[in-house]
Amino acid sequence: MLIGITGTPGTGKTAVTSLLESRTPYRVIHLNELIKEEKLYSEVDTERDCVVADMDLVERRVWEMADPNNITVLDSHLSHHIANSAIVLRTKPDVLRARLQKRKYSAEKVQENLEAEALDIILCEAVDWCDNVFEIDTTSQSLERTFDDVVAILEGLAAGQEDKLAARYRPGSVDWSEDFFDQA
Ligand SMILES: Nc1ncnc2c1ncn2[C@@H]1O[C@H](COP(=O)(O)OP(=O)(O)OP(=O)(O)O)[C@@H](O)[C@H]1O
Repeated sequence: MLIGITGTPGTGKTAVTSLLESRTPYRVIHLNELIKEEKLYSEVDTERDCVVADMDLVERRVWEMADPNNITVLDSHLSHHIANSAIVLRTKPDVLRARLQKRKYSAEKVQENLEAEALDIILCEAVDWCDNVFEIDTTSQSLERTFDDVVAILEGLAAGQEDKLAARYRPGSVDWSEDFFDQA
């Protein structure tokens, strides 16, 4: 079973999946690293300093690497295009701004990501692509708490408790668009 941990850059996908890697038996694939290491892309976008992934190649490689006997977790803002279930990490734009500015992103790149978060872009894509979508608001909780939430979802999915999880982690629980665009 493939489960994607997705979300806007800076929402905590890598931080949480690194904890999963060190503390749980789940296999974790960091897709963005894999795409670069194995050149699973069709284009290099020099203007935006990124690559355009070849999703057919990526998907084929993921299935080769997946654990046949247990959940495999995909870390990437692209993971919901491959996995059937996705956990979308959310962060209020004000808090996300501070995290992205620490990375020395350009003002334009920060703004682009904040707008994507305020407009629920990744969440909407995940709802379009996946059968099961769960949302975790990381804004005012610790990384440890986010880790516990992710583990609860993985265990619930393994036990076939989708309905119980849907009640607790229902997508659409946050809406930052008004606050964000009023300030702009
Ligand atoms: N509750 C929380 N949940 C997850 N991350 C948190 C939380 N609170 C603070 N953080 C911090 O936010 C940062 C998120 O960065 P991280 O690289 O994990 O994001 P990302 O979503 O993987 O970004 P990218 O898509 O660019 O790889 C980390 O430094 C993490 O420790």
